[in-house]
Amino acid sequence: MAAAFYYIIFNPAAGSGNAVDTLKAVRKVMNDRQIDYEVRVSRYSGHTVQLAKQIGSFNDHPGAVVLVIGGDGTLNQTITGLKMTRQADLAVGYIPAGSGNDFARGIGLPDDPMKALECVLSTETPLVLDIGQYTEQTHQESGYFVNNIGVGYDGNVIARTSHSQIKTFLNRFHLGKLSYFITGVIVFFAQKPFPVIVYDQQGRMEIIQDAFLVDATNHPYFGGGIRFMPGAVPTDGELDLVLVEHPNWVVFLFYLIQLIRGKEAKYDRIHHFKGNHLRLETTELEAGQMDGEEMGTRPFELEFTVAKQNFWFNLSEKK
Ligand SMILES: Nc1ncnc2c1ncn2[C@@H]1O[C@H](COP(=O)(O)OP(=O)(O)OP(=O)(O)O)[C@@H](O)[C@H]1O
Repeated sequence: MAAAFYYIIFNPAAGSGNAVDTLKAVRKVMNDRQIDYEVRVSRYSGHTVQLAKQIGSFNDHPGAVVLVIGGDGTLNQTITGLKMTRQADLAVGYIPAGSGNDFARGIGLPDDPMKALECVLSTETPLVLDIGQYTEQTHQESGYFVNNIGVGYDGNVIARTSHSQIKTFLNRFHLGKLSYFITGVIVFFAQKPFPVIVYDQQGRMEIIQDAFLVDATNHPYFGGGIRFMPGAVPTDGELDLVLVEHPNWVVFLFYLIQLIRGKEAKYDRIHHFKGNHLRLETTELEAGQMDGEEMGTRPFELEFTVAKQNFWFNLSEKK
């Protein structure tokens, strides 16, 4: 049965402001088709969690769907907010309007907002997909992620870009993504190796002394379109944990370029763990990121499990 009502959660800051045009186009289609909806606008960073909590606490429309228009961070915050409420099973539709849009890419939802909208509007039953669930002991945090949680290189890229004046400047020209690339190159050469302890599904411990990055991921994509972990599938009930050792620059650069070009590439300083219960610890201060949002700097003690999420899009309706 088609959704009876849509709560649209909209982040005007997503995609360096480009999401505004997406909302206009979505509203036009929904008005033309006389679909019932209301728009809730995220007014500040982190507001989306509150909006989703309000919807999950007070929704009284049977068959309602929460439709997110924004980037991966907005989707993350919406799910996080909903999961705190009595209606945690409300289905979530998604129109990618961010700068990276790795979740859409990772599950095969079209990047084109209007095509994604058709996938949402043609849905009759929820699609259940894996998302990651984590607890972090050092700061006593817990939550969910749709793409990945990373510590090390990617954490530092997100931290530096979020506070960089280059990003503020480039955002004026809707070129926010370029700022990640520039910081990515700078941090690439600045990232120091750090020790990581990983516990696999069976609780076996592996110590890697000179990590460059370590990421728990729900699907293959990372960093706005890099197919980093081809074997990660958001339907297998497992997460993939990837650890890259501090690299030999020349070989690693070649490997990265191949990945960015969408080619299959092998690199022998990568460790791969898979399971529905994984743990990692860093003994030194490192930066972390979750779905492209800063987690801050700390020694991390992360535990990962898999949760299920009701989504509202029909992935066979892509054309
Ligand atoms: N009104 C607002 N003003 C400024 N920032 C906001 C506002 N509402 C939400 N935010 C913040 O915007 C940030 C970016 O959101 P989001 O990740 O959805 O977009 P993006 O970074 O362009 O996309 P992606 O993660 O796919 O690259 C989030 O940290 C969110 O908390």
